[in-house]
Amino acid sequence: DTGSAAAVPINEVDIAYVTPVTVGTPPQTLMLDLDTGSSDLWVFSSLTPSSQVRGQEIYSPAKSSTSKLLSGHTWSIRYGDGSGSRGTVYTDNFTIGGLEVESQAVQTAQEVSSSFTQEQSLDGLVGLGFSTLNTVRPSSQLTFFDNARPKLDEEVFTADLKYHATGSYDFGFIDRAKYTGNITYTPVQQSPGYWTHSLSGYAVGSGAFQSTQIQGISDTGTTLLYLPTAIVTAYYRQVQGAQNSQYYGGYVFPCSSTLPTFTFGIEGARFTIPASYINYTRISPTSSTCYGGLQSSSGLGINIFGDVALKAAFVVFSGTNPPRIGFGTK
Ligand SMILES: CNCc1nccn1C
Repeated sequence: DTGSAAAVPINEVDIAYVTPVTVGTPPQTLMLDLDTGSSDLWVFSSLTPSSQVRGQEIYSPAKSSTSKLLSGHTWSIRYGDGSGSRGTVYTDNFTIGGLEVESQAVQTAQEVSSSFTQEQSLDGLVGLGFSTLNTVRPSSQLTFFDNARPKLDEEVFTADLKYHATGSYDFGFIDRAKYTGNITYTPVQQSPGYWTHSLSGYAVGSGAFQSTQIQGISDTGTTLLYLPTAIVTAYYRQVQGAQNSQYYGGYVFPCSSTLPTFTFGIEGARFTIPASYINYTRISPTSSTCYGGLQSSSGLGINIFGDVALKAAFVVFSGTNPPRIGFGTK
């Protein structure tokens, strides 16, 4: 089997991408954020207090003839940006792009933090990290990918995220029409549960490529690219008027700046992030100061290859044994 579904930016700066999924019988359609940086599948639901729901679609297990309560099971998750949610668990039929998993653990939110309430076009997340990260207790649950794996033509899913446009996620096949040349693979270290791998180096603009191993996680659920401070300062040194602002919590610069591109390596291959992806957003709607799509990872304890980087490539998440990740030029 295979599946293919759209990845739609939820706002004009691609802060996150959502994908249509169906839950239950008859199918209830929700727009969820497919997130390779976590492993919980949770949804706004009929159990979410109405004061915390602002325009989101909800899953109502009572309206599904195939829903079953996973009795005595709860979950609670906190994300890197401080947001979080918690609740109870049902199993139900779950499909993405025509690919169905019967009896998928669907984590129903009984509480969500304010930043989720404010994200009106996001109805929950589908964790596509390794199932070891799942927070359901007393028994942890499998991700959609782990449940679908036995029926997939190929043990892969791919991400084709786009800048200010709708891209796609595919399951079970690698679409040759979505990239040119070959996919370059590199090993993944699956503990503690992220898609952890290394970049082989980087270049700022037309500068020389610096060969250096940079370990981090490829995370479709993180908006920006977070790298070591030394690399980030070298980048913004090329930008007139750029500064690392305590007030805004990162590098800002005049929106009129000419930014350099940023190139990262995967083994011998090179992927260049256009300057436009790094001119991320105005710090407020009428401001002429802009916030960078490349920021320092020093406060995070981990480097994160988020959407700003991933949307510059066609990415293959391979669940083979051992797992690996592949990047193709598009
Ligand atoms: C804005 N922070 C909440 C969120 N939205 C999508 C993912 N995450 C963590």
